[in-house]
Amino acid sequence: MIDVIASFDGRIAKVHGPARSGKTEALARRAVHLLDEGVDPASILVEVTNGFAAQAFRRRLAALAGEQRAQEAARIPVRTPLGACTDVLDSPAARAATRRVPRVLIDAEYLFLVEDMKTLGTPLRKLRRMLEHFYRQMEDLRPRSEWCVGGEEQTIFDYLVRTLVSRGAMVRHEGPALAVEFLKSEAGAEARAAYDYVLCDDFQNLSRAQQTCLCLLAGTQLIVAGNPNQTVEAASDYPNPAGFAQFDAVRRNVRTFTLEGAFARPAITAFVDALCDQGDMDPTLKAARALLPASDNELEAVKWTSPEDELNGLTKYLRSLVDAESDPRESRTCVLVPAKRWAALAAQLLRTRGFEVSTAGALASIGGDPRDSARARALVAYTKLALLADPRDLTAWRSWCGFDNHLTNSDAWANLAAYADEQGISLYDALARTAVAVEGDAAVRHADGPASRTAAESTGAGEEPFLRAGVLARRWREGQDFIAKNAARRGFALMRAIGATDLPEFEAVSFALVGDEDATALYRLARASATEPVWPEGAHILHVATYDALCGTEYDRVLAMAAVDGLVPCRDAFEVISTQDARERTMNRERKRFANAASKARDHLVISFFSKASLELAERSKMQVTRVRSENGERIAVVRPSSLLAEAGNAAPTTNGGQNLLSERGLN
Ligand SMILES: Nc1ncnc2c1ncn2[C@@H]1O[C@H](COP(=O)(O)OP(=O)(O)OP(=O)(O)O)[C@@H](O)[C@H]1O
Repeated sequence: MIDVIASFDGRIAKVHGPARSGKTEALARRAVHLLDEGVDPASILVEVTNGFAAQAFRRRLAALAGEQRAQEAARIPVRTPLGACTDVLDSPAARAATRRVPRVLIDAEYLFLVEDMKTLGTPLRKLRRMLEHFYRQMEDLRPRSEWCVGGEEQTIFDYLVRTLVSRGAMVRHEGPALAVEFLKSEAGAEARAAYDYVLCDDFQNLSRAQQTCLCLLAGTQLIVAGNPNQTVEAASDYPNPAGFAQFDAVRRNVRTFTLEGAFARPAITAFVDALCDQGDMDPTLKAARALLPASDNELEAVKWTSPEDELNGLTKYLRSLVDAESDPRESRTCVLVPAKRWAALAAQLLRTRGFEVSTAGALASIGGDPRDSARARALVAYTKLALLADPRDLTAWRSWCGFDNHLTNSDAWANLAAYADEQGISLYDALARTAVAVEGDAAVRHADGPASRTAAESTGAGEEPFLRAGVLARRWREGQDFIAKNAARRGFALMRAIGATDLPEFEAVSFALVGDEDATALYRLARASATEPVWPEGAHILHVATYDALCGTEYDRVLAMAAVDGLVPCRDAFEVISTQDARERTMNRERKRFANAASKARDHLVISFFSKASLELAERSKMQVTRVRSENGERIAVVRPSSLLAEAGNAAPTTNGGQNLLSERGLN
């Protein structure tokens, strides 16, 4: 079947099948088959869920292509859905038609935007709800006339768009819808069908807008692969699995390929299949047949007393497993964690056990509290770098002007925006003019470009052109001084200058650094690691990952830790204050994430949990507490193993006690 797909020469195809049935393999072989036929690699677009999946796909392509075609295979663009959409929007024609710049805000930059919106007076909860509503409508590709219909909503929406336009930025939910709008317009005629071949993996993970954009990009052939049971919110917060399930029903002449069986071990396959009988899973997408032979101990459940006991014991167990291997490849093992906190703890302990560990994507996102720059060092470094890379980057200036103020100087910034409007000048020129007005000649030397210089000179120093202009003027001058002093720095000196040398958030950047990168190149690296993290290359680096990271990849061994109710599945699946419907929706989502991640274990899957935790930790990390009792004067929460284990019924592994497991291996 996979060979038939590889040589399929029709226009549209859908490939579906259980987890590990070879869907990704089929797409990779199709791509290599096209190279064999002499197709230009640049005319093939491969779309995968996230950066990790892209990395894995490239590796697969390289292996299949062999030495002969390695260079060509490396030229095939492998993009995430958002990446593919922003590529569309980045052409001069698209920039002109949309009047938007596809510079997508990272989460930490987005927080400044929300802070600024608070000045409109809408209570934060309501504001967030409205914004989420907008984003869902955009990702669902609903016409704006249907969902933005006057009143407060309209005011907020208009403010959002106006602000983003003035900063030359975009929120990630806008990209796909804008790309679709452009591709469907006359101006976008040339960009339509820009690739002869478009091969999409895990199509169920894409939002409707992303799905539509990719369809519009295909000229000669479109193949989508996927499985609604494996939906995870890794490509979009609003995946549209129905767009995959009904892909062949809403289009004519779609050739459907159904893959059967799973290249996996029997017990793991049976476990994943059992979850496909639950909730809204599609039971017809069970593997039913494992294509790999059974191996010893392939599926285990291990119970520990407490989180500390689990961390200690599980890492010890893993050490002994790896030490027993003749040719250990630590990068073939993944420690799955439910949240950041566990990633940090696991990584720390694994390191003390002698492992080299990467937590790419699980831990190191740029964030922190901008109201206290000492607690947002990575964001400050990122902002400095963005300013060096592009001294006119208004998003970076906005962040820069907001640090160390309890309201991130939103009021001052709103006054600046009003001043810019009133004067009919850009925000950048308004900032420059403000600085000169307040600080006089000291700022003139920084005002770059004739427009701002003239503007600057025409205003007398010592005046505040608007309320709280002084604070922005000061930040502007400090920023310009920083840029002037560090503009020529490169590589490691640049890392030092922005204060990123010892930051875990810049670990991947340091790893990839050659040494002669200028600010633009370094910024590109930092941005990629913030938006599409990948694993550092290296066979001996152990991966610590969260559930959503596991797309398009596979591991020999997966250890899922802290699999207790409230963490896996998350607390919302149990929350009594929400509706039954909402709980079921969450449970359905969490089951898919869990089943998808479990299916990535080729040879060995360990599901690990504990029975109690300190009440403080349990509450802070949102475990579902069944009972509270007192032990040695401390309040202890009793917790349950993940309900998903019970759901698997007979296919779930028998639980072994952690201490028992260690003593069997002579480890305690
Ligand atoms: N025809 C085949 N022969 C041998 N091994 C295969 C074949 N097809 C796939 N495999 C192997 O089986 C494993 C699972 O394949 P693949 O990742 O393509 O499945 P998938 O359906 O895309 O899985 P997922 O849904 O988890 O992404 C991989 O290790 C792959 O190399």
